[in-house]
Amino acid sequence: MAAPLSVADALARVLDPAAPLPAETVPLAQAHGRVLAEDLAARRTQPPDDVSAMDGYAVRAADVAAPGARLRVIGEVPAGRPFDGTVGPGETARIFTGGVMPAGADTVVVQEVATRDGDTVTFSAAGTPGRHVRRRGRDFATGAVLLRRGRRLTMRDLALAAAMNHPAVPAHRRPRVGLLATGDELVPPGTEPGPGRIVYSNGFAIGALARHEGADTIDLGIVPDRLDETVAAIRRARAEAVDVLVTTGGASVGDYDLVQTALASEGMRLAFWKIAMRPGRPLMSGRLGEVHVLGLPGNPVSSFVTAVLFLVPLLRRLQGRGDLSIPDEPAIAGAALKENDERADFLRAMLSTDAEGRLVATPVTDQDSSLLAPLGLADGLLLRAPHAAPVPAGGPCRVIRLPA
Ligand SMILES: Nc1nc2c(c(=O)[nH]1)N[C@H]1C(S)=C(S)[C@@H](COP(=O)(O)OP(=O)(O)OC[C@H]3O[C@@H](n4cnc5c(N)ncnc54)[C@H](O)[C@@H]3O)O[C@H]1N2
Ligand code: MOO
Repeated sequence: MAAPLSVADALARVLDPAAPLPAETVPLAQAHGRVLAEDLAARRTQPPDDVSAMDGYAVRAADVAAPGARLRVIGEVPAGRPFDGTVGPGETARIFTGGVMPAGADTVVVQEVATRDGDTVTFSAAGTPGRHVRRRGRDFATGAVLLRRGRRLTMRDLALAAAMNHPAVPAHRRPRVGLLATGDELVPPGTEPGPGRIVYSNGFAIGALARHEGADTIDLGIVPDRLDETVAAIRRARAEAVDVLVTTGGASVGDYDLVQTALASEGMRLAFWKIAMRPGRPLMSGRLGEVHVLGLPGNPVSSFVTAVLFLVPLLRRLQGRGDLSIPDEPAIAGAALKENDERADFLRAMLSTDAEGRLVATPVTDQDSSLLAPLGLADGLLLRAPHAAPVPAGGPCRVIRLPA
């Protein structure tokens, strides 16, 4: 039998056919979290002139070289209303924060050291040349590319884009993710499950993860383990024009695991089924026309972990991001780790900081892939490569932080 597919090879097969979705123009107020489809250059210089950083007096530095200088006030410069006169020797203009420095003046003296008497002002302290003046272009100059394509816009980026004079930005369309749960046993939360039935849970975490990653989600509901109903739900997904169809459950080898059969009957080209990881071995992926299909295992932990490792990079690629995977980082094992077998293991772990400030990852005690209570305690995944050697408590390991 061929060796099972590695996580890296499987991820490459998910990502290879995925290209960024087309760009659209998004008003800034809606652009938080959207990914830029083009570089953004400043359309103006900021500040557009030399301006005062303080409320005070615009002076010529030479006039205030020593304490006690007394100058004649020839005008006033509030922000947004430049003064068209020139400050000559022995003269000053009253100026406010953001006011444009008048011609002739090169320094601002703060009003706290000024005593005003009609048209004259006396300064109890000397001024330093250039003090309290923000130079033209100190923030940025016209043409400067400050935000690059592929960047997911932060709230701070929105303020920057606005200051650059962009009312809207070109961003890749948000992926539409259809979520389909399968299983006769599933009932929605809040209902009384009958005998042998359980409450549908995993879609809530996966949907939130997809939206956190910038996607719109479409709930395709829960279908029983029947081929006709599964096929009907797949058709609904296509009618909804989803970019990604995420199924949960029915991915394994049981008599009622019909998802792959249903997808194949609708024309899915299978990329892979089953990979060398734990949890999540029965992961399946393929393409149904333009739709990227991820068939996640039903166990709630398996579905969430595979969504973090495969759905997140797919959604990032579809939005044009360059940083596809949640990065892993070094940590200290909070407990001894035994030698690993041939499957990459993603242990649910609690993260903490030790006395030396190092990140510590302690695996939860019960790693069974059905358990949501330990998953709730875990805020990281401790990565174990295939055949990794044992690590004593306190030894090095690598972790990825789970999104909140
Ligand atoms: N003979 C074998 N049996 C199994 C294998 C195998 O290789 N050979 N793989 C096991 C592994 S590993 C996993 S993971 C599961 C995955 O199976 P399925 O994807 O077919 O999932 P189901 O059987 O439908 O469900 C598994 C488990 O999860 C519960 N479930 C399903 N959907 C949800 C949901 N939306 N919310 C909450 N819980 C859900 C379901 O009730 C089952 O208990 O297969 C193993 N078996
Ligand atoms: O791969 Mo399954 O997810 O180990 O339980």
